[in-house]
Amino acid sequence: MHTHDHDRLLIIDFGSQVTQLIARRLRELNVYCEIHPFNIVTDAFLAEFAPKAVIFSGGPASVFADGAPMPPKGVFELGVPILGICYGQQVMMQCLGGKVERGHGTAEFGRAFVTPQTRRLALLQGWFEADREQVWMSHGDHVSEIAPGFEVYGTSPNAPFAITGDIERNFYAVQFHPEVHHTPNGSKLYENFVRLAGFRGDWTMGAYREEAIQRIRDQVGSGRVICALSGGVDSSVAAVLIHEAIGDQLTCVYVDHGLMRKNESEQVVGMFREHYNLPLIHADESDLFLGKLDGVSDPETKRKIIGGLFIEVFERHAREMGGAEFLAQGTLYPDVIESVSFSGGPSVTIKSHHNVGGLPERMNMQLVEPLRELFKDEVRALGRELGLPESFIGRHPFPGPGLAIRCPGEITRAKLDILREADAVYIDQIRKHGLYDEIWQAFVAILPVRTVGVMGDGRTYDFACALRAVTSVDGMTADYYPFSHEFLGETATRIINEVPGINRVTYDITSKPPGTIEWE
Ligand SMILES: Nc1ncnc2c1ncn2[C@@H]1O[C@H](COP(=O)(O)OP(=O)(O)OP(=O)(O)O)[C@@H](O)[C@H]1O
Ligand SMILES: O=c1[nH]c(=O)c2[nH+]cn([C@@H]3O[C@H](COP(=O)(O)O)[C@@H](O)[C@H]3O)c2[nH]1
Ligand SMILES: NC(=O)CC[C@H](N)C(=O)O
Ligand SMILES: [Mg+2]
Repeated sequence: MHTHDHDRLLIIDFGSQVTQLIARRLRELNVYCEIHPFNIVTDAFLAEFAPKAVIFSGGPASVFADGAPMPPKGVFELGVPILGICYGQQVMMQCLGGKVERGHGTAEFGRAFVTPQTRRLALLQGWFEADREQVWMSHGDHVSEIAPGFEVYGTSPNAPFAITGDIERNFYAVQFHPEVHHTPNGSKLYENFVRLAGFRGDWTMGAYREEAIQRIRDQVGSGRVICALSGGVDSSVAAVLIHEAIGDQLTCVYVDHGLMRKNESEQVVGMFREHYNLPLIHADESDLFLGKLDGVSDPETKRKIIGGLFIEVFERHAREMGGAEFLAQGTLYPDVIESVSFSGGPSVTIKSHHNVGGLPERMNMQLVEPLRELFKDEVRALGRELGLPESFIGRHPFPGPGLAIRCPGEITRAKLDILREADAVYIDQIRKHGLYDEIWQAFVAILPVRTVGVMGDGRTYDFACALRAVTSVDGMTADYYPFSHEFLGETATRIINEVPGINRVTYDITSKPPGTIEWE
């Protein structure tokens, strides 16, 4: 379980779509927390985890349905503060002797307003400065009778017990979701809760860095570690942290598959060799990858070929350097969270996102994953703490298969060259207009169509390209970025003027879902 002795908060997941946001809000308050699904949280688990406070998430079930998810009974005997949210409120009331019902006029979806009762609650410090507070609701059932010991501190039109609390036991339960953006004062509520629970706010990146370094040393001893380094935020931060811990026992392998962006290899390899003096193998494998991809147009086949070659290349270089006992990976907390799934079956594979996942088994190595407790923005904070240049920390995510999936259909070297140039102009435009940090990801895709144009009174017959730019919090959903027409016009003109091979520029305004961020 946990590997350090910070104050710990346990979030019991009942399957809400927004459970991860609870963790985000708490981490922002320098509180260490973990999410675990209700079905693995037993009394024994609680004893080992020893939380200083517990939060019950929302969830899609109804507490009065057969087999409704329940917390372990012992959680109420721990003597620590508990906060229940939505389903979490309902299940807390049911367990402690209250009642939950579904009936006419008990649903609320979306924005609602809570008005206070006359009694004051420390949990609500800073709330109700106006006479009502905006919250976000998403429930069909509601508490119809509160459990003994509880009082009501706020009501909304369809939730008479929107805010309830038992001050004696420090149990609180709310019907709305304070973790979402649409509850503007929601963070305040979490802040009050962790203050009441006595958290010291001891989860800082400075402390994390020291502890992570010690843990890496303890795990690795005098062994050798190799790390696949893409120059992306995750693998870069992992590499620098591990290098700080064990120095030259770490070797990084950067694979140039011929599908990187303009000047990317020079930038990544240069930065790591110059600033960190870190043992780094620059594997130029573009002939191998592009050769095997020749004539391939199916997106999943491309991914499989690239994934297989990554492993092959990596194994070869590892053998050449005499092998290693450990493999470092930039696994993050969202990859680790085992969330409750109510879908009841295997979900559909939209895309098989590649990582070097097949490696540890094939090469019989142990994993070193120093970022597995962190969210992406915490990884960035750690990168800053480690002194990585801002130009690396702020980089947009870049997929493992690189430009292969931004070149729908068959890949040719000529198309890749055009794509690299167009992408460089586009990103330059975005930076010049100061928009880079507002955007989650931006890139050009070169389309497998040629169109007719007229330039300098002559006919052209060149490729069309699509610009893509999206905002997102986690890549799971996304909106297209609302550039001004002026920006788009100027960018199209520059690309057509500066990039031979392209004579038409379009802007992709599809959100995700129904689209995806990449074109393949
Ligand atoms: N060109 C590459 N050379 C070596 N390793 C790579 C390369 N591309 C991807 N990888 C490995 O695959 C992992 C997954 O890639 P992914 O793009 O998800 O993460 P990242 O590149 O570290 O960060 P980011 O999400 O910011 O791009 C990387 O962490 C890295 O270990
Ligand atoms: O390492 C990766 N290997 C892949 O095969 C892959 N496909 C998409 N992505 C990245 O994942 C995020 C979501 O992308 P999609 O909306 O296109 O699925 C976006 O950030 C994409 O860039 C990949 N990353
Ligand atoms: N968002 C939730 O937690 C919903 C709880 C419960 N299923 C309801 O509809 O009231
Ligand atoms: Mg990447």
